[in-house]
Amino acid sequence: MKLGPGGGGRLSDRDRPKAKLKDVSVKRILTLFRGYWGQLSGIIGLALLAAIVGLIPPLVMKEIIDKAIPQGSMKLLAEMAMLMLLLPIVSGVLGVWQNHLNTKVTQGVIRDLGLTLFQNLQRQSMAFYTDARSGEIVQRITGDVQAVQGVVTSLVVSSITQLVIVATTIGILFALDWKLAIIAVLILPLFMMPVKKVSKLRKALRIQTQKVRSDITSQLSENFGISGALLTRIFGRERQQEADFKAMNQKVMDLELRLNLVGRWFGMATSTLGPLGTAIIYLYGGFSVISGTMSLGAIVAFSAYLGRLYMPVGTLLNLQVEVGTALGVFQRIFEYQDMVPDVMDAPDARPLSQVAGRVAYKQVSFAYKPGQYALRDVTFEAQPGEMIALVGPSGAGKSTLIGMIARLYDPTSGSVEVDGMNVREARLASLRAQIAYVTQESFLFHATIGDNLRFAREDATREEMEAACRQAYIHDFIVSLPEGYDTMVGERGHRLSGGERQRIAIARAILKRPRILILDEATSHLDSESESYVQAALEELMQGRTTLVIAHRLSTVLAADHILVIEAGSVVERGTHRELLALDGLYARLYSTQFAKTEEEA
Ligand SMILES: Nc1ncnc2c1ncn2[C@@H]1O[C@H](COP(=O)(O)OP(=O)(O)OP(=O)(O)O)[C@@H](O)[C@H]1O
Repeated sequence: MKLGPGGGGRLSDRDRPKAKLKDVSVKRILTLFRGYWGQLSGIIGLALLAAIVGLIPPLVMKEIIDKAIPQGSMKLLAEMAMLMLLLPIVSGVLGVWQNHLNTKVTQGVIRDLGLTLFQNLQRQSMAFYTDARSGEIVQRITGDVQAVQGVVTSLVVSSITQLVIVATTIGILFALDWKLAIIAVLILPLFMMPVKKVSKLRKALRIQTQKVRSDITSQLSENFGISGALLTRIFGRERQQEADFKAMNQKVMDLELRLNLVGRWFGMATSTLGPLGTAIIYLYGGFSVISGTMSLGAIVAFSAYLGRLYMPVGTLLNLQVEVGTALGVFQRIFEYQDMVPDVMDAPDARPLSQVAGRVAYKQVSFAYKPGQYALRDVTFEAQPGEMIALVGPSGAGKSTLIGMIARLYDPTSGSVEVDGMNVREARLASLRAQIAYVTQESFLFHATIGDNLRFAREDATREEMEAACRQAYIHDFIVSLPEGYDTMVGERGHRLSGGERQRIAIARAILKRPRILILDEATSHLDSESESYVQAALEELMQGRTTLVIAHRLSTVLAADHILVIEAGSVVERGTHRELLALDGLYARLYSTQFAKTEEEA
């Protein structure tokens, strides 16, 4: 049997093959342009054309000074003036076209990048989500991707355009006067000296800024999520949260100021080098004109070309610094892109078709952290349609245990089987299609009730939805709402009561028509009417389905075919309610403290 990553005795969480924040090469960034080479060629072609057109005006000036004026030719003068007027129009049109192509490529790359991050996040196991802050994820997939947008644009357009301009200008400078051209080019290395240092400093600052931005997004999503907002008000922590928010924003401001200042100093340094070159050229060129080895028109044209040389070189160097700075953000993006999920389809995974629902745990052990076992050697079997109730003290490992059927986590050792097939050999999607999971805190999306129900099955008809809701004893309530199934449930479903939310979640599970059901009974006490509705809905849901339930109610343990008593990750007792009471062990104690109480309340 081949196992996917996370298989074969792997520990599930901290040692999972997380991509490290490692150095990113420009080559890797360029791979993002795969699929855009055709459009990039178009951009290069247009840049070449624009560069050639841009080379003409100084030559026109030379013609005017050296020929038209001395010869007194009005015709040549008029022709040259007309050319001077037309050339910028041609350049402008080429520029618009190039810009359009460039935006297309940039936005395409950004769209693709966001999508690959999204897809990889969807593949991650629950271990990733219990570790990560949701704000951090949001920041990377939106903020970071947006932050590199400018760089992608410059990387494509500026680098190509400026390189073409520099190359053609150097060529024409050599054609005009090779000695002057050598002087002009020799100054270039001076521009390049500080680039590496500045890039490195700005990259470090950029990484810090994006990190603080992630913290801000995380704080916002926690503070203004329903549960966080409630907690803040109850504990009166508004001022503290405001202070934290202010401090983080101040930090971003300070970092951005430093980033900008470093960039500006560098920009200033490169802009002073241009005039230096021009001064030297005028000195030497002027001397050549005086000594009669060069025409006046040639030196005017030459100095005009110098601007065309130094400006793009400055832009290219600034671009290099910008790309260097953005490498920090790319590192964060690629870190998410490279994450290998610890639960995924094995290469030879097979689809699990309609199952009877036999579930077997065979010597299952699991550790979230190396050496710290949350489950040890758990073995049991549930026949199709049976109900297994799990009871045990808080932190005993019940949630960990039930999460393994749907491969929310993979066992560190041992195996979980459905109808005799190790769940690791089954295709994840086909496995999960057989299972429904109703948790204590039923989560609903901020959408209509209908949309939330269709989350279980996109193609569910109105009749099927209504039938599921009738079975879950919630249909009458839904139709009593002014907008019925089109009612928005509010963030996390908070516009509904706990019991209503739960019954919608149960209807959603019914709609999925699972063979296997995982239930975590709510400990929170609903009022008795609501509770009895939820109980009745659950009974409907469990009908004929293999059920693993974390039990908190007496009615559940009484109805269970087997009860597993879990303590510190091990099954310490097993049997029916009567058998376990007779043992007079942990179950008997739990019964008197927990289940007997629910009986009194009922
Ligand atoms: N993501 C996690 N990372 C590390 N340890 C975890 C994680 N989730 C749970 N644990 C630990 O594993 C043990 C078992 O937790 P589990 O949630 O399975 O217990 P439980 O029996 O369901 O508890 P409760 O009834 O209180 O929900 C606990 O000691 C818990 O602290």
